[in-house]
Amino acid sequence: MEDNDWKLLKIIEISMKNHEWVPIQDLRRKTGFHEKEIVFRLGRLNKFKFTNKSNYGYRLSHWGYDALAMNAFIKKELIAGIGGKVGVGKEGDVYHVLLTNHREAVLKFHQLGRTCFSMGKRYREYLANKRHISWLYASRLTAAREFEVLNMLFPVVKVPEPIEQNRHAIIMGKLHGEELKRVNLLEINVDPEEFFWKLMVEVKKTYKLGIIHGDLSEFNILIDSEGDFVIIDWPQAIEVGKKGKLDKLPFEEVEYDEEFYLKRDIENVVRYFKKYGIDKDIDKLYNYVIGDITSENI
Ligand SMILES: Nc1ncnc2c1ncn2[C@@H]1O[C@H](COP(=O)(O)OP(=O)(O)OP(=O)(O)O)[C@@H](O)[C@H]1O
Ligand SMILES: [Mg+2]
Ligand SMILES: [Mg+2]
Repeated sequence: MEDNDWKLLKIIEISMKNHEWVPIQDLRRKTGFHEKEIVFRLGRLNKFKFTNKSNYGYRLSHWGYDALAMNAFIKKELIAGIGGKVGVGKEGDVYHVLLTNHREAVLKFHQLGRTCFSMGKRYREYLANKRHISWLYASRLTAAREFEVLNMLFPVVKVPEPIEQNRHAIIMGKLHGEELKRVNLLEINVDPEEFFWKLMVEVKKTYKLGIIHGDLSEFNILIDSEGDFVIIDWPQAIEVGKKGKLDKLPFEEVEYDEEFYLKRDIENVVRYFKKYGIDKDIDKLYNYVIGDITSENI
């Protein structure tokens, strides 16, 4: 890829605001390239599968979008290398990356439509003005949202450190661990009761900062062999006191119920701990999280 290939790809990206398929004449005009150069570069972008072609013109592919985000991280001299996928067989596109400062991190590409999520007023207003919203903008917004939530929580709550966001991709700190789902706490000498309360403390701190996870479960808690942990996967997080929720495309606004989501999060955690013989009352835990009551008699 040469600079002019990137330039053309970016112009296709921008033109997708107004087109499903960007006509070749538009691309010629916007790039100022000669007919020959356009044809040559489009041929290359297509060969790399960074674009798709139809009778109506060209459009950016998922791979092209990924490439633009990656290129931005590389241009910023942030990423030194990219490794394999994290968590084999996962739906989510999360990769190991090495940063130029020699730190290991993870890169998460957001794809729209897998989970529902809620967003703030700013996004709703933005979306209201965008009749032809596409996966491109939607996945960018979910990434921006997750990055924003991580920034609100880190480092008070145990979440991955937010490092950078570009388009639909975020780079965040890596925990060398596994999903709680796949770990036996007793094997790593972690006391389940103690760990349960550590999690509840994080849920409470999160709530105090005005956030409810909304998809909390043993799949979104990572724990390492030392018992250190982080809570991940925040794009659908709900802001306490903010009304209205955006669901999947076409982003219809529906009422949501904070109590419902918070209780569901708590319930998911409680359900997981049952196998360790721990049984807790959801209502009492809910009051613990939202109120000032102590954990002593729960
Ligand atoms: N900061 C991190 N450090 C280490 N591994 C991570 C990190 N973030 C994500 N992962 C791994 O990638 C997987 C997917 O991440 P995450 O849950 O954020 O994405 P998702 O696409 O929303 O997935 P899901 O389909 O579960 O909703 C995690 O289950 C975990 O194995
Ligand atoms: Mg997840
Ligand atoms: Mg998720």
